[in-house]
Amino acid sequence: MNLAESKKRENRMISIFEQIFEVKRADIDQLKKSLPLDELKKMAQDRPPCRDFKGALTGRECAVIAEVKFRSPSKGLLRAGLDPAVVAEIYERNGAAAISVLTDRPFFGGEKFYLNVIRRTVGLPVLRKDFIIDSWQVYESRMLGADAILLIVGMLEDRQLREYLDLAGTLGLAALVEVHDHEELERAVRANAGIIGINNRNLKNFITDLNTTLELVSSIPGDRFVVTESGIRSREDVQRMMSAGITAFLIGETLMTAPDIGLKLRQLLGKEDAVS
Ligand SMILES: O=C(O)c1ccccc1NCC(=O)[C@H](O)[C@H](O)COP(=O)(O)O
Repeated sequence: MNLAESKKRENRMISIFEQIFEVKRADIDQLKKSLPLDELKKMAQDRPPCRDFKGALTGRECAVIAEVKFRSPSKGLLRAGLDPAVVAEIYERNGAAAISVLTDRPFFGGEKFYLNVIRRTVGLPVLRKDFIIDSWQVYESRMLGADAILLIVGMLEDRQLREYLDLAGTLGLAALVEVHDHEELERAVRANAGIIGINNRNLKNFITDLNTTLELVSSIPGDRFVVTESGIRSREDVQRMMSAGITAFLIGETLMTAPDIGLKLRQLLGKEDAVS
C-alpha cells in the first residue's frame, strides 16, 4: 500500500470511528427518553451481585477473554448462524477465563440481550464490549447483566474516565480500561485504572500490530493488571506476549472465524489435548 492509499484508508476508517460515535450518541439520547435514569438506576440495583472479572483472570499462566463477535467494521461478517449462548458455552467448556460480548448492533452485529442470555448459560464473568460515552450506559450495563465494562480512553475525557470508573466500582462492575498509545496509557494510570487493556488495533486505521503491547507494557506500573487485546491469531502470538509477562488475552476474530472454535481456543491456550 503506498502513502496515498494508506492515507485514504485512514480517512475512511476515521469516518467509521466518527460514525460509531455519532450513532451511539443518538442512540443514547433516544434511550434516555424511553428509560429515565432514575428508573434505570432502580433496575440496575435489583441485579444479582457481579461475578469477579479480575479474579477470573488472575493466577493463570494464560487467561483468555473469549469474545462473542459476529461482525466487525474492519472485516465485515465473521460468522453467521450461530447462537451466542452456544458460542459462550463452547468457550467455557474449552478453558476461557471470561467472556466478552459485543452488544453493539449496527457495527458488530451484537445485541444487548446477549449479555443476560450468556450469563445465564455460563458461570464465567461477562464483559460488555461496547462504546461507553455516557454514564447512563454504565447503569445500563449493570442492568443488562454485565460483570465488567470496557472504557476506551481514546473516546473519553479525563473527567468522564474517572467518573465512569468510580461509578462502575460503586455498582460492583469491573472496568477494562483500553489504551493504544503512551498518552492514553498515562491517562489510564492517572485515573487509577486497575485493569488496563492494550489494544493492538489502531481504531483510526484498524491495523493490528502486536508490537503495540510490547512497546507499552513496560510503562505500566506493577500494581495494574494488563490484558492484551486484538490481533492474536496463534499460539505463537500468545507465547510472544507471555515472554513479555502478559498473562491475559482478549481474542475475538480468530475464535469466531475458526472452523472448530473449541479446538482453536485449546490451541491458543496450549492445551490441544483438552476434551471438547
Ligand atoms: O474489530 C474491529 O474491527 C473494531 C473496529 C473498530 C473499533 C473496535 C473494533 N474492535 C473491538 C475490539 O476491541 C475487538 O473486538 C477485541 O479486542 C478483539 O479483537 P480481535 O481478536 O482482533 O477480534
